[in-house]
Amino acid sequence: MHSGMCDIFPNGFPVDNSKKLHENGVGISVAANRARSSFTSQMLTAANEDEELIKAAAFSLYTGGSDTASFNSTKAVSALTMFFLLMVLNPEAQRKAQAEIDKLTKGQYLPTLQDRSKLPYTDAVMLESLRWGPIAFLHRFTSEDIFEGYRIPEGILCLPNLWAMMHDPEYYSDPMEFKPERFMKDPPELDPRNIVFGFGRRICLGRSLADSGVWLTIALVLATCNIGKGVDENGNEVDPVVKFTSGTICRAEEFKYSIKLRSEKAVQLVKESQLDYNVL
Ligand code: HEM
Repeated sequence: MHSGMCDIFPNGFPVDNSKKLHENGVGISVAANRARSSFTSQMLTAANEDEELIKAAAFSLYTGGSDTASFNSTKAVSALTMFFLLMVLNPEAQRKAQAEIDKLTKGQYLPTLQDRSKLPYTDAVMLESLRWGPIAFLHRFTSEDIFEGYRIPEGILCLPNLWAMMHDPEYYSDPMEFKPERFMKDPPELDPRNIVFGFGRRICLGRSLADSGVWLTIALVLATCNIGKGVDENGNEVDPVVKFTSGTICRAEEFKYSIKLRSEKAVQLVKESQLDYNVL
């Protein structure tokens, strides 16, 4: 039965439209916290496991998912914030993804991860959000290397210019434009997930979770909400500020936006999905 449920979230996927955007690391937070507690209890009951190792692995999962000040979750929250900004800026792409979702669900159920392959444009919106606004600029070297005459010591954290890679006209046509269609061509343009999660042995450990969690959050938000421009004190619509923080994690600076539930049915579906924040 379709009710917004999936394997990771047996009680339904949490979407809280009443929360402020920057407070709302919901998807990744809940996924990672559920994964962490299930992982920890399963590992602790298994025989012959090193308790310190289990604690360290659980810590990694936790910091990867909590929506407090954690480094990894900041990445996932930043990715979602970027998506909201891009939806304010690109209403046509938003409507197109919503039309695709509505065609599949007829507005009668919330999309699930099982629907992902049937929603290629929604998928392309997520890929284009990751490409247009890459958010994590870091790479850890696992061994010493020489690059163009420069020695890079083992263990060093470098800041690769992912923005330049993701806007390279050799790989992306009209790279400054937000064009999900670039991933629906045959052949599609380069999949940004090959780059934005890092490289080599220290590649992002949470990339599968982030990929599923970010996609599902995007699909659920588009299925139920309209994202638009915010208003000023006189009630006039204002264009969002398009500025980004700098550093290893890049995040859109505060911008005005509006989020409205799309219909009474959407309200009902969100309520029925039995949102459960007690897991946090
Ligand atoms: C869209 C969301 C995310 C992006 C773009 C992202 C990106 C990255 C990048 C670029 C790195 C550095 C890789 C390198 O050194 O080359 C990294 C490392 C890491 N990420 Fe993510 N990440 C995301 C979400 C997550 C989530 C949700 C988790 C956990 C649940 C997570 C866990 C980790 C961990 C544990 C590392 C360190 C891996 C190591 O040093 O061996 N990440 N991530």
